[in-house]
Amino acid sequence: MARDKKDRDSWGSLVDKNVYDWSSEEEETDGRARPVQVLVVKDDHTFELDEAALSKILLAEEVRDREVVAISVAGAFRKGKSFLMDFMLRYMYSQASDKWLGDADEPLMGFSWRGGSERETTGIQIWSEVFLVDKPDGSKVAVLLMDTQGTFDSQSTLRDSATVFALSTMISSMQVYNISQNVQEDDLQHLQLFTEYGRLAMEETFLKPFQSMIFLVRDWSFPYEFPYGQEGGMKFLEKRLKISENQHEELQNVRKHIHSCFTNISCFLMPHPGLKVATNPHFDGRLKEIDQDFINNLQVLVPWLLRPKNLDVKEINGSKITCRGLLEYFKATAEANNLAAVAAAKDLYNRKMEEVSGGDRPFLAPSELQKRHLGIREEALTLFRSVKKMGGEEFSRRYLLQLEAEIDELFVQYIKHNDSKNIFHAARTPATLFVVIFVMYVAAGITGFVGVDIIASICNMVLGFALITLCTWAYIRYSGEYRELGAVIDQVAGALWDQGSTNEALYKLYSVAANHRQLYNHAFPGHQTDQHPEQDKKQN
Ligand SMILES: Nc1nc2c(ncn2[C@@H]2O[C@H](COP(=O)(O)OP(=O)(O)OP(=O)(O)O)[C@@H](O)[C@H]2O)c(=O)[nH]1
Ligand SMILES: [Mg+2]
Repeated sequence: MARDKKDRDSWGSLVDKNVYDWSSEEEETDGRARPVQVLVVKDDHTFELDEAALSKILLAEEVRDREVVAISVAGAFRKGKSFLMDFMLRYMYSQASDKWLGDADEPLMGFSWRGGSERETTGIQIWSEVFLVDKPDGSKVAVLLMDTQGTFDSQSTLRDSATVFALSTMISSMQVYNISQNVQEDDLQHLQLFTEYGRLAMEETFLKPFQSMIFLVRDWSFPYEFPYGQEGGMKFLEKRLKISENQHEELQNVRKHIHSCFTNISCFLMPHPGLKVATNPHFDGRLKEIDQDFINNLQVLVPWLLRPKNLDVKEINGSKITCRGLLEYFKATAEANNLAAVAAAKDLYNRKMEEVSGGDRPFLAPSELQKRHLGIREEALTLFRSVKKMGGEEFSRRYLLQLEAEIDELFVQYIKHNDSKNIFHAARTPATLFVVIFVMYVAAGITGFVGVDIIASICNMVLGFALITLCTWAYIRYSGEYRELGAVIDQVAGALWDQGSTNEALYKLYSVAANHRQLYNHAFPGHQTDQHPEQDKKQN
């Protein structure tokens, strides 16, 4: 805004500029308020929250503990958002005056706007001055004005557009949805898409997630059907957002979604500002070059949006928040965005691994499973990296590490699941026990025949024990009870099965016994086993 400090002071109700410590030298020398880029868009389509710049605005002494009203304008690019925002600034700077619109010859300044077909605003910009306004109920609130990057410019992906729109909707208490000429079905669909994206990033809440949504229709050309202004707008919007039984389900869903997202929905129909505004490359915003119809309606629209009694304080989950709270919320939103990206990446990993070795897939060779895991893991990590996240690289590294750890944990589960599908794995225990029974039976027969009765009896005892074990194992597998005991039997049988050398088998048996000492103690509380230091050492 190209006004000097003396002017602003005379209007009062402003925050003193000197409290800011602007890093920009230009700013320090001329001391003027200006738009500050708080969400920066980078060339690689990533976003970064400029926490320092945001903190300077929101933590200024006069405003940090004031309840905050955040007003944002969003919508397609090149549709006069920044232009409108500058009129809002004029109003905020001259609240006491009826002549807030200023001189007919005064160029329009503030948020940068211009003619032409290429985009102008990028990311999210906030006006460096936070306005203090007295509400009729005696409270003083801080008003924050936010200008946003237009959606669907040729340099942004759909996700970029959605991120900026969603974030500005989440942060603001009043979102002005700037659309051109009419409310088309695709305008509603985009609103649904962008707010859904925002809802994902927010915690589940039973309250409607967002506050006020104002459909601002520019260049409205049918005043004979619905007159310019708010009343005509409301009637028009009512008709557009009406849900009826015979509507297609898709149309109904969009409307239900929009109703469920916002506490207040309203609409304002604006006339065309005239050809000079729309087509003259030298037009600099002077009122005298703007159609009177447009000016008249501007004089209704801006006070209607910004009149102290109409300023809604930003609420999160039903409680009003201060500038300080809004700063935290901004940061938390960046975090939620990272969490959503972690969830999406994990989801992808799970889905693809299910295809490879899910419940209905056959057993896969462990080496092949490992290979597929590595490929899918990389895919999931790439997805996480490619999702636009606020908070910057350093901030999301924490979430990347968390994602890696969670994926590795999931992989262990997939290995176990895959192993359990190996038919030989499942048959190992009964087969081992059968072999033991058979060997003991033959040994008992031979030793009994040659008259070594003592050995024959021992063999019979082992045979009996193996038989009982087999029956117990079968019962456990059938009933699903005493599963820990089942695991011990499986491990003992596994150790016998796996024996490459007798020593190894014995050692495995030994470690199984050591591992399950606890189970034994639990089953026979009266017989505590001695704690052999050597045993403990091996166990560890
Ligand atoms: N037709 C028409 N043009 C307008 C209106 N308001 C402003 N303009 C013109 O639209 C052009 C773009 O204005 P900006 O305010 O820079 O548009 P923006 O939506 O902020 O554009 P991006 O920042 O690129 O998203 C300028 O030439 C304005 O003069 C309007 O109500 N109708
Ligand atoms: Mg703009």
